[in-house]
Amino acid sequence: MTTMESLIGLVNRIQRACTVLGDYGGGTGSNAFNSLWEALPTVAVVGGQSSGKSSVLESIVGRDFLPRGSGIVTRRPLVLQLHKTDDGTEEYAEFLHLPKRQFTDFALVRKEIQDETDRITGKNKQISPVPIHLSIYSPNVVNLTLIDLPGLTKVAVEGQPETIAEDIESMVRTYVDKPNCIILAISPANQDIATSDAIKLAKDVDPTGERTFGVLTKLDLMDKGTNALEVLEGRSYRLQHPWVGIVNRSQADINKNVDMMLARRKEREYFDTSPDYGHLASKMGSEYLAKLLSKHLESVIRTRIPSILSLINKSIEELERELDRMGRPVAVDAGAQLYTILEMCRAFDKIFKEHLDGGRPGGDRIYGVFDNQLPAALKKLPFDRHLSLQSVKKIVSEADGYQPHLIAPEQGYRRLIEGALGYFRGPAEASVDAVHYVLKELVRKSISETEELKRFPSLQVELAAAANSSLEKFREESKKSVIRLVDMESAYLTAEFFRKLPQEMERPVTNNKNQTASPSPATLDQYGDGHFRRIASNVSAYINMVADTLRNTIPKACVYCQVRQAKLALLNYFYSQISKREGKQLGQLLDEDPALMDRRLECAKRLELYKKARDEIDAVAWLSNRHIALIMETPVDALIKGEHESPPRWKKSTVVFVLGGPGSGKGTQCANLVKHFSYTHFSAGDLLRAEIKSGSQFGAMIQSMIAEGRIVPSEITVKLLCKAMEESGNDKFLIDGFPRNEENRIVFENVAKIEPAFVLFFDCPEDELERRIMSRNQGREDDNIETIKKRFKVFVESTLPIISYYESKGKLRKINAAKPSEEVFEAVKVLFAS
Ligand SMILES: Nc1ncnc2c1ncn2[C@@H]1O[C@H](COP(=O)(O)OP(=O)(O)OP(=O)(O)O)[C@@H](O)[C@H]1O
Ligand SMILES: Nc1ccn([C@H]2C[C@H](O)[C@@H](COP(=O)(O)O)O2)c(=O)n1
Repeated sequence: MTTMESLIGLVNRIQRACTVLGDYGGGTGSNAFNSLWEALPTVAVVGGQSSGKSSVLESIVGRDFLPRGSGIVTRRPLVLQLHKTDDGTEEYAEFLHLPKRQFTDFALVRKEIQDETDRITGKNKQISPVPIHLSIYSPNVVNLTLIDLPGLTKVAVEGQPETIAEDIESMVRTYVDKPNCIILAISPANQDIATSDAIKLAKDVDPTGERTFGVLTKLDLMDKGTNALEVLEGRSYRLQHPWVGIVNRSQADINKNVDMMLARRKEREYFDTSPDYGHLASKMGSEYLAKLLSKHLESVIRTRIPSILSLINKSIEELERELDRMGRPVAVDAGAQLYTILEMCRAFDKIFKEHLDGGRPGGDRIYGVFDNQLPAALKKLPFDRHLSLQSVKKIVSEADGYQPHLIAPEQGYRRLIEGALGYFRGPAEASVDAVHYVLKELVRKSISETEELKRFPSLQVELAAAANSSLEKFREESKKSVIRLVDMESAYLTAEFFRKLPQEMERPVTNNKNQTASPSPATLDQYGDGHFRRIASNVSAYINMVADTLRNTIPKACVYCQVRQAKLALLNYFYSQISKREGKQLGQLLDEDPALMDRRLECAKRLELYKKARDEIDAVAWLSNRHIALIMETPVDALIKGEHESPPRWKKSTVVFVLGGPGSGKGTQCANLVKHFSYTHFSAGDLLRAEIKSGSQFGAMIQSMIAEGRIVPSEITVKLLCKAMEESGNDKFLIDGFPRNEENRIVFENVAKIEPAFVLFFDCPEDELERRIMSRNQGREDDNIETIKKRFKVFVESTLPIISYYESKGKLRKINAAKPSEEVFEAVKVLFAS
C-alpha cells in the first residue's frame, strides 16, 4: 500500500463512517457534535446546470454511470470514491447503503443513484444534503474522492420548488465554505467566464484562489476562430493552481454510446494536435486533471492530519466527559437494576451523612435549634403571668379548699408547678419540628447533590418520599420522647427542693454580726402578699431548675430519636420494599429522560467513530511509512516476506498470556514463576518502555501513548515480542500484559501464529489496584492517578472483552489476585505444576 493510497483511503473510510453516523457536516446549536466530516479534506465539484460537470466526472472515472436528463439531476451530494486496482481486474462499483452488492453493470449504478435519490427526496425534485456514497474500483482510475454537488441554477422550472436556486446554493456553500474543501469549479468554455456560476461562488468563498481548481469544459464547442487561452493561461481569472481544459464527449458520441476509453484517447489527440492548445497539451484533459487532484488531495490530507488528530482527541475528551456526566446506560436485568438503585441510594446516604456530620453544610442548623431556638422559646414561656401575685393567690386558695394551709401550701405548690410545667410541651414539640424540617431540607439537598440520581427523576421522587416518611416516623417518636420528658418532670417533683422550703421560710433574718435581727417574715406575714410572692419565687426557682434540665434533655431526645435514626435507618423501609419489586417496576424507577437516552446513544456512537478514526490515523501515520521494517528487521519480517528457510524455533513455542488490571501482580507472579518453572517472561509494557529508552524513532510515539494510558499499535508490540522470543533461545514464554485488545490478539495470531496454552487472569478490585500502583514506586511515568484512571478504562473497555473471548474458548484460568502475594502464587503454581 503506498502512502498516497493509504491517506486517501483513510479519509474515505472515515468519511464513510461519518455518513453512517449522520455526520455530513453542518451541525449547529449548543448540542451539536464537532463535525469530523468538516475537518476532512474533500474535493467538491461545483458547476452550473449544463456546465459539463457530469461529463468531467465520467471522464475521470472512464465510465458512464451518472444520471442524465434535463433539470436538476443531482439532487443529493454524491461522494464518489475512486480506488485504483491492478491492471486487468474487473471494474465494479459499490454503494455504502448496499454494502453486499457489487455492481459491474454501470447502467445499474446510474439507476441506483436515481432510486436512492428518490428514496430520500421523493420524486418531486426536492434536494437533500444526505450524501450517497459510491465507491468505484477500477484499473482506469486514480485514487481520488470527489463530491458531486447539485448544479447551480437560477430559476425554478416546472415542478421545482420556488426556492430551489437558493436551496442549491446554500447546500453547495455548506461544502465549499469549509477551509478543508478543494473546489473543482467547472465552467463551460463556450460561455463568458465572467458569467460562470462556479467561479462566482468560488471567488466568494476562496478569494485568493488557493483551494480552487478551474476546469474549462466544451473547448471543442467554442465558436470557430476563438479559443480559451485567455482563461487557460490564467489571464482572465487568476487562480493559484493552473486551469485545466477538458473536451467532453459530444452529444453524438454519447448517443452512440462511444466507449469512455475511446473518448479519453480522442481528448488526448485533440490536445496533442490542437494548434491553440498544443503547448499546454501535457497539462490538459481529464486524465491529467484526475492525477493532479489526487496528488493535491493527498498533500492536503498529509498537512491536515495533525489538526484532524487534534480535533479527534479533543472530541474524544469532550465526549468521554459528557458520557461520564450522563452516566452509564441503565442495565436491563432486574438484578443489575436493583444493584444500580442501591448504589445510588448509598451515594445519596453518604452525602446526607456528610451534611449531618460536617463536610457539607446544613447539619449545624440542628445545633442552632438547640442552642438558639430552644433556649429562646423557653425564655418566652409566660411564667410571669402564671406566677403573678393574683394567679398564685388564686391557685393556692383553690388548692386549699375550705381549709387554708397551716404551714406550707403543699397542694398549692404542686398545682402551681404542674401548671407551669405544662408550658414546656410547646418548646419541646417545636424543637422536634424544627429538627424535622432541617432533616427534610437536608434530604432534599442531598438528593439534588447526588450526581448519580440526576438522570432518574422517578427514583428521586420515590427516594424523597421514602426518606420523608421515615423522618415523619422519627418525628412522632421524638415527640413522644420529649413529651415524656416533660411529663416525667410533672410526675415527680424533686423532694429535696421541697424539703428545703420550710427551713427557708422559718429561717430567721440575721444581721451582719449573725445575731437575730427581727422575727421570721413567715411568722409575721403568714397569709399576706409577701407570703404569696415567696411562693411564686420558690415555684419560679423550681421551674428554672426544670428548664435547665429540659434544655439539656430535649436535644438529647431529638438527636437520639431523629438525627441518629436518620443516619442509621433513613432508607431502611425503602430497602425492604424495593427488594420485593419486579423488574418492570424497577425499570420504571430508572426511567430516564428519553432525550438523555438518545443523547447518550449518539455520544457513544460518535465516540466509537472518533476512536476508530484515531486508530486508523495512528495506523496509517505510523505504520505505512515503512519505518517499522527499518527499525526492527526481525524474523517476523523475514517470515512475512517468505525469506526464512525454516520457521524460527519460537513458532512451536508454549505461550501463556498473563492478563489482569494494571497493578494486579502480573509482573510479581511472573517473576515467581520464572524461579520455579523453565519459562522466560516478557512483559509487553517493559518491552515498549525499553523501546522508548533505546532512542528508537517510535520512542516518542510509544511514550506519548503510554503516558495517555493508550494501547500502542499492535504491529509494534507484536514485533517486539517476536523479536524477544527469537532472541531468548527458549520455547516457553510467559507474556504479560498482552494481548491488551482485540487488535493485539489478531495481529499476534496472524504474525506469530501461536495459540496460547492458556490465559492466566489476575482478578482484583479497582480500589486495591489503585492502592498498589500508587505505592509501587518504580518511577513509572504512567503510575499517576490521572493515567491510572485511563488505564483502568482501557482495561475495562478493551482487555475485558479479550478475557471473555478466552473464557468462551475454555482457555481462561482466573486467580483471585486480591489476596497476599504468597497466597496468589500458591494458586498460580498449581496451574503450572499440572
Ligand atoms: N498480591 C499482592 N498483594 C499486595 N501487593 C501486591 C501483590 N502483588 C503485587 N503487589 C504489589 O503491587 C504492585 C504492582 O504489582 P506488579 O508490578 O506486579 O503489577 P502488574 O500487574 O505487573 O502491573 P502493570 O500492569 O501496571 O505492569 C507492586 O508494587 C507489587 O509489589
Ligand atoms: N500489549 C500492550 C501492553 C502494554 N502497552 C502499553 C500501554 C500500557 O498502559 C503500558 C504499560 O503496560 P504495563 O506495564 O502496565 O503492562 O504499555 C500496550 O500498548 N500494549
